[in-house]
Amino acid sequence: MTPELMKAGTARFERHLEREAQRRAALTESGGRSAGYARHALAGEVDVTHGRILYLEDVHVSFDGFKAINGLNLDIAPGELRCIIGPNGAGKTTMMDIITGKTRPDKGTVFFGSTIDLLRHNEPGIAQLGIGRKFQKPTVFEQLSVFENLELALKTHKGVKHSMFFQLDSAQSDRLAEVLHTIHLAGSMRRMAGELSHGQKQWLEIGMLLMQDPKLLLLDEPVAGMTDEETARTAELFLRLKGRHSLMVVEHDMHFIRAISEKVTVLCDGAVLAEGTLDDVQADERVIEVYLGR
Ligand SMILES: Nc1ncnc2c1ncn2[C@@H]1O[C@H](COP(=O)(O)OP(=O)(O)OP(=O)(O)O)[C@@H](O)[C@H]1O
Repeated sequence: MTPELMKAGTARFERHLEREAQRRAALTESGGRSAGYARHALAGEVDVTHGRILYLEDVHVSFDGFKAINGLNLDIAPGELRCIIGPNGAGKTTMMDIITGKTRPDKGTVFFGSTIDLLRHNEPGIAQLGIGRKFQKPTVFEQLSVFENLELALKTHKGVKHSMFFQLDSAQSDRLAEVLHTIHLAGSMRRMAGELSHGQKQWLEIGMLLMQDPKLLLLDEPVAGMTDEETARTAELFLRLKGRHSLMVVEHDMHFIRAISEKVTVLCDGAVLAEGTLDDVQADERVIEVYLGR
């Protein structure tokens, strides 16, 4: 797409925002799509009637005889924000690799909702089902603006092959505006992604995932390298996302975990060592021994 077409897309979007602002101003307080983002929503077509959006049972993976995942059992409720902690080599990344189809387990059950067997799907298929993953390092397109990165994420997800003349429809424009606001970048949509701070790049990448409206988001060390202020804003962001999305967050930053956590799972040697509130697991002798130190 040419720079001219991209600029035209941004200008069109800005006109849409103006029209929406006028329309909203005319609505009563309870109306309007803007009220919808924080609303608890059902997890789309994923069957969560059994109260689980993700379910792992007795999962095993070995690499050259080394048991990286060794009898892992875990489930996540719809809309839950689960924190995963554990020492280096505990199997946290490997667990995410299994959920997203990057690594095949040797044995075990991995279900998305009650009916979708993730082991029958490949990596792109799992992303299409609504499982988004954010790796530690931000991977935004530095030469594109914030707006263009978000627009591109939508196009890629929708499989738009001939993107030259792609135009956001009204619902997509609304979604993009919502996401810009959620990731604290509404005032920066014309800025090149390369000019953003590390924290803002991380938010933009989360925004790119949000454009695909994932039901489950897997986030690997999202606040690594962030300033204290960025970390606090990321905590706010995650608290806003839970409910509409289910989140699994792997982190070592205990202040951040305290700010966002309800339930914490401690992984060690490829299995769950402890699970509970942060206070529960911090008081657990086995967790102190292997992870938190004395
Ligand atoms: N492709 C692979 N081949 C061989 N060994 C691997 C492979 N992937 C992971 N491992 C090993 O499996 C174990 C679990 O690794 P994993 O990266 O999942 O741990 P982690 O909990 O994410 O650690 P960290 O906190 O350091 O990121 C480690 O001992 C690692 O060396």
